[in-house]
Amino acid sequence: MTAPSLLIRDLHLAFRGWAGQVDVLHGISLHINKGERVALVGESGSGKSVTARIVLGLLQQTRSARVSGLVAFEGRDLARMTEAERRRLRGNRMSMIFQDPMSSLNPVYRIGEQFHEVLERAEPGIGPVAARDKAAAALADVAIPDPERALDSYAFQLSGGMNQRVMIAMALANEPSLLIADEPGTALDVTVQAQTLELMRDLVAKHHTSVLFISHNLGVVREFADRVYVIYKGRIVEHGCTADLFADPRHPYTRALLAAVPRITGEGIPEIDDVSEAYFQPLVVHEGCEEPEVEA
Ligand SMILES: Nc1ncnc2c1ncn2[C@@H]1O[C@H](COP(=O)(O)OP(=O)(O)OP(=O)(O)O)[C@@H](O)[C@H]1O
Repeated sequence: MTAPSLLIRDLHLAFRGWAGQVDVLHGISLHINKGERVALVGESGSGKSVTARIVLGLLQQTRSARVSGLVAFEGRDLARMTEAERRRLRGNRMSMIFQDPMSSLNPVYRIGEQFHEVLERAEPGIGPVAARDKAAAALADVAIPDPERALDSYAFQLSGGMNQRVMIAMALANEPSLLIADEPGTALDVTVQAQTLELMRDLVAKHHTSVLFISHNLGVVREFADRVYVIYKGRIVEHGCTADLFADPRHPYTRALLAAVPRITGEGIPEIDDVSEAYFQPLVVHEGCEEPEVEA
């Protein structure tokens, strides 16, 4: 059997500061098979972004963070890799899309120059002509009408939706096997966000890219993901195939999230009351969605 693209088992994270230790992740387990789109959904502060940063190998370098548990990418334990190996994985075999393209696109370089840098990670020494051709093709793939013009532009000269497409094109340019998408398009208006997500879904399906999709928006998750993990205060509380989980949500927290859907705005999930007892309810795993065995 081939190893899952991503396997997380019993992941703990604590931050140490002058005021003591704060436990953020309390033993989360999840997996993504090759070509699967898996969502991690939960409210703000539940531990989604820190999980993404651990998968990218970024928090392991932070002095105040203590990370334990297994994170394996295509069967390889990240903790056993050197920092140089993890860096090679990032932006090459794994890549990330952020909610706000302006925070990851560099304002002082043209899109073409940034593309060249991205492509060099997979193909060191790639020349400017070859890089430009590849970049133009990648932009055409995300339906940017005039790729040559976009390559000569700065991010501020393009619309929010265009920048999001540029970021998707960059994230997929090196054909990563795992894409981490953190609330993509949240900064855009709803119609543009929907178009962007549809485009991303078509592209990852075409390339069999595995996706860890991080979101607080259940409506979007329902459209995008094959399987869903619901995270609440650093614990996975429910896990199932998307259709099963939406048809039969069993954990009180998932129910509360679903009940809140009509009130969800671009601002995220409103405060949910009366779920404190939810914290003590056991994990719900829908049929056929058990975590795989971990080989020693
Ligand atoms: N460097 C850090 N030092 C201390 N605490 C941190 C640090 N980074 C994150 N945290 C805490 O970890 C918890 C989880 O944060 P995280 O950013 O993963 O939440 P999230 O679910 O992604 O929320 P959002 O949807 O708002 O991005 C939060 O309580 C946050 O305050």
